Parts: sequence; C-alpha cells; structure tokens
Amino acid sequence: MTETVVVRDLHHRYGTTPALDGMSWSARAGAVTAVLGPNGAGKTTTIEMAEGLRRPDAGEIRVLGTDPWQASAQHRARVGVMLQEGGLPGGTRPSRLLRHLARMYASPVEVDPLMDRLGITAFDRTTMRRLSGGQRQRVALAAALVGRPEVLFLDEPTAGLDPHARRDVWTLVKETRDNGVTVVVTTHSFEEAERLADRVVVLARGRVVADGSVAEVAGAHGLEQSYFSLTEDVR
Ligand SMILES: Nc1ncnc2c1ncn2[C@@H]1O[C@H](COP(=O)(O)OP(=O)(O)OP(=O)(O)O)[C@@H](O)[C@H]1O
Repeated sequence: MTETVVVRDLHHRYGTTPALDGMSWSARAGAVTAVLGPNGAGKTTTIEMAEGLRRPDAGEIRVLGTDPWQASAQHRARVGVMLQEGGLPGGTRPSRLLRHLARMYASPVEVDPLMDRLGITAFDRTTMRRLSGGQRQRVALAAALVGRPEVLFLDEPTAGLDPHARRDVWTLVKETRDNGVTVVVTTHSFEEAERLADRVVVLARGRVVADGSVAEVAGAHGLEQSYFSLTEDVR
C-alpha cells in the first residue's frame, strides 16, 4: 500500500513551548488514519504542517510525495482540508459558497447531492454566520470534499455534531476512503476511532506513543483503557 502522508522526525516550538518532539507516522491511500491525543499533544500543529499552513523547525513531511510548505496550486487542489475553525465566509449561503469552490476544481463532485447527503439543503436559506456550530461543521466538510481530493485532512470533524449528523459524516468518510482517498482524522472520540479508523496513531507531548490497527493499539483492554495507560503519565 502507498504511504501518501509521511511525517518524519518533526520538531517544532512556539517560542519556548515545545509542540512537536520527534513526531513520526504515516498514512496510506484507501485507509482512514485516526490521530488521537490529549489537548496540546500536537495534533493540530502536525495537521497544519501537512496542509502546508505551518513549517516545521526540523524534520520532514511529505504529502503525495511533495513538501506541503513548497507546494504548488496543483498540489493543493489534490488535498481536501477541514479546519477546526472552518474559515468560512459569514455573509454567503452554503450552496453559493460550495458552488463557488466547485468551480475552482477540474473535476468537482456535484454540489446538490453532496448537500443532501450532509443535510445542508435544509438550512441553505441561512447565511453562514447564522448557522449553528454543527451546521457550519457540515458545510466545512462539504467544502473539503467538493474538489474530489486524493488526501483529506479532517480536524475533529464530528465535534459538536448531533448523533444523526455524526453517523452521516462517518458514512461519507468511509465512502471517501473506499474510493481510494487517504483520510487523516484527528479526534478525541474513541467511538469515532473505533468505527472509522483502519489505523490509529496516539500522540502525547509531541511524540507518537502508539501506532497500529485499532485492534493492535486497543490490545486486550480496549482502546479507551489503552489510551489512558499510554497518555496518563506523559500529559
Ligand atoms: N500558535 C501558537 N502559539 C503558541 N503556542 C501554540 C500555538 N499553537 C499551539 N501551541 C502550543 O503547542 C502545543 C501543541 O498544540 P496543538 O494545538 O498542536 O495540540 P492539539 O493536540 O491539537 O490539542 P487540542 O486537542 O487541544 O486541539 C500546545 O502546548 C499549544 O499550547
């Protein structure tokens, strides 16, 4: 299998605050890799580097064989990104935004079915700034998917979503994976990792403390118990 995202010995500090301390993991095509870890473990920092939004102090990161920091517009078009904050313009309606984004890609998905799948059509008369957090989250996911990406980065995609929306997102992410896309998901939800992930990477204090299939990382006592044992003394 192809390793599409490769993170090798990343180091990073914010001033005197260490964020990454020799982080190494990889993610492959046609698989969902879930990145777990306590607050401050370095998940968002690493994902932002993979998206080309931040440059590591040291180490190497490759997405589809390219250094994301130096990447061209063509490379960026192959990568779908859903950020925690969303970064969506407030004054537009969801469909207008999604159609605008779709026009930027060579072979976008059809916007209407995507909106239906994510339940966006029902609130499409509302501008982005008036949407609930969960509704905005769904639009952010649609925005990440609209360009038919080869690699998809999702930062806590179901945080704040109701159970129906969460299930819909999981189904959509699995379908995306089954189409051969590399999916990297950060999450605090064991249920999400268990249901979605082909591979789990557990971070603590800027390093990887476990990496393997859900069964391997969960061991005999389950993912939650294993996670607490792995991260308790290194928080
Ligand atoms: N822009 C920044 N300036 C200063 N420190 C930062 C900045 N961004 C992150 N940090 C620090 O770097 C460390 C890693 O943060 P990061 O956001 O990557 O963690 P995380 O695993 O995504 O956490 P969370 O689960 O809370 O989202 C933390 O100690 C955090 O306080």
